[in-house]
Amino acid sequence: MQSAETMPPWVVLVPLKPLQAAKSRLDHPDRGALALAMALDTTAAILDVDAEVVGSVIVVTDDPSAREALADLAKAYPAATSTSTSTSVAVAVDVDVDLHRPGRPDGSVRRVGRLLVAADEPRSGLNPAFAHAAALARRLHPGWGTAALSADLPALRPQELRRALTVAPSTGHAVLADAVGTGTVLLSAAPGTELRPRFGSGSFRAHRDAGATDLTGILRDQVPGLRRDVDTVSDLADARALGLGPATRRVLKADPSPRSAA
Ligand SMILES: Nc1nc2c(ncn2[C@@H]2O[C@H](COP(=O)(O)OP(=O)(O)OP(=O)(O)O)[C@@H](O)[C@H]2O)c(=O)[nH]1
Ligand SMILES: C=C(OP(=O)(O)O)C(=O)O
Repeated sequence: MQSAETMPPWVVLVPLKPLQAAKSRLDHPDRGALALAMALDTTAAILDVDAEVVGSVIVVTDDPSAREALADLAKAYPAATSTSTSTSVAVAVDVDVDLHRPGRPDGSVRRVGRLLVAADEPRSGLNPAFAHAAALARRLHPGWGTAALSADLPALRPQELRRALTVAPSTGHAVLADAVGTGTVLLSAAPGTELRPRFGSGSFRAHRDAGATDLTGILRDQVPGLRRDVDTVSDLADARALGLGPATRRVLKADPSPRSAA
């Protein structure tokens, strides 16, 4: 393991489905609003990690309202201004950058400070979306590692992600299991390593079997918000017990339905 001082920063990758299709297992009248709120809280917690550790965040989504809300959120976070070459991510303004290259369907990428919102390419599901984001990350920051996260971590605390990225190995892959122990909440690929995402049912085992170092034992109880992904109303109640981020809290407060007891 390298110390945070000697490791280059990470690019954190966050995928988000179009909101009308997202969180189909969440039996709640405000499903779409919750999917967006959880994504905003997840992204805010990631951006709250210092730029020496999280140099850049790429959210992959085609959802227009999510793209807008994420860009607005990122305006509250100044770009890194470090003069060190490893963290020279200083793009202080909201710009649309054309990263399209012939033969590379990157689509439009909007950058606001440390956040990039990328189009969902090639529109064939979660793992291809992650692979697309990882390819973009490698082109923009060739010497940095990549870390894949989900957008449904509304109780994530920045210090938990910082801790996880600090113990992630400086070579190869690492995986962290979700609270249940079967899914993946974090997959890291060290600088120069392809991400090779295997998200989906039983992904923790798939990632481990593919050679990823298991961080679950090392981190165990230190990162409860990072491990608490929310798919169901019961998961939401567990996340609420840990402490939800402000956007998710706002949606639940606004909902008069008795099912919002979560
Ligand atoms: N960009 C993108 N993100 C995806 C895609 N499929 C899933 N995701 C995101 O990946 C993360 C985990 O996804 P899932 O648990 O499969 O989907 P979900 O919408 O969260 O929940 P379910 O509909 O209940 O499966 C969430 O952040 C999703 O929004 C996809 O095809 N493209
Ligand atoms: C896609 C995954 O998560 P979930 O279906 O639990 O959201 C996963 O853990 O690989």
